[in-house]
Amino acid sequence: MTATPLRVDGAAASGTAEFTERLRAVAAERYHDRHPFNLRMHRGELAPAELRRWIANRFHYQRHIPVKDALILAKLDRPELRRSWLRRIQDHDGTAEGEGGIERWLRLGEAAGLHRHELWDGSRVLPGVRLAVDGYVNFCRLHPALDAIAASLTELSAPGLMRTRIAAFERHYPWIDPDGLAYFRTRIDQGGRDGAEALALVLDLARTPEQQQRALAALEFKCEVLWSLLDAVDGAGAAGAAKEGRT
Ligand SMILES: O=C(O)c1cc(C(=O)O)c2c(n1)C(=O)C(=O)c1cc(C(=O)O)[nH]c1-2
Repeated sequence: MTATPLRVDGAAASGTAEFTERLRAVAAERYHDRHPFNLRMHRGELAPAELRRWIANRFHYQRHIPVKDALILAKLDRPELRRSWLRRIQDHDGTAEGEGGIERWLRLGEAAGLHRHELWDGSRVLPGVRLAVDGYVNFCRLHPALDAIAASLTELSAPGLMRTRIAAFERHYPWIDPDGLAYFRTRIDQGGRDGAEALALVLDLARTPEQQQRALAALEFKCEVLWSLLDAVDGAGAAGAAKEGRT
């Protein structure tokens, strides 16, 4: 399949302010910060086994983010666009062994008592999480660049959630070494920058009402991916915790 070339010429699309409002509204109102599992996490109600389950399953999402970003990268036909998107892959993979977001997530796991091989081997990944992550990667593989970039706009809401999460972990889950929270601290700035860059690109690419509708639908789909992931983690419930042999 040939990627549709991107056209970024700086001219304003029609109804930009209203379109921006609508994107921000979807990213805010359908975001997973409202999911019952996240609400329980923030209130300090998760048992250690539930928090470990979330960390192990979210690792499955994290390790696929650079894969989906590589698929997006291949759709970008201009050096400046590829340069900026390549930085996302480097943020997650690092530029040397022992660096980057994936490494920081592994350290989060260790701070919570999970060995890194338990994250890499995928043995704790729930079927619904596997499907949600596959859905996101394949969406970015098969759809045009506009849709795939618009799907990343959930990051407009991510920095606020990172702040809430850091505060909740420090307050309610002191058994997790605070050094393990470095992933979330780093994502406040990275997520803010990535969200702003992706928004500028989407505004530039979505010129027609049809394209704007596609972008909004892509963002809604992504909200559903994040929501489904948490549904699966939440649904594993107390029975799952017993099976995992940890409470
Ligand atoms: O912990 C979270 O709640 C959360 C949410 C999101 C998001 O909104 O998609 C991302 C991340 N974290 C994240 O760490 C991350 O690297 C990331 C990349 C992307 C993306 O779609 O390109 N979303 C997110």
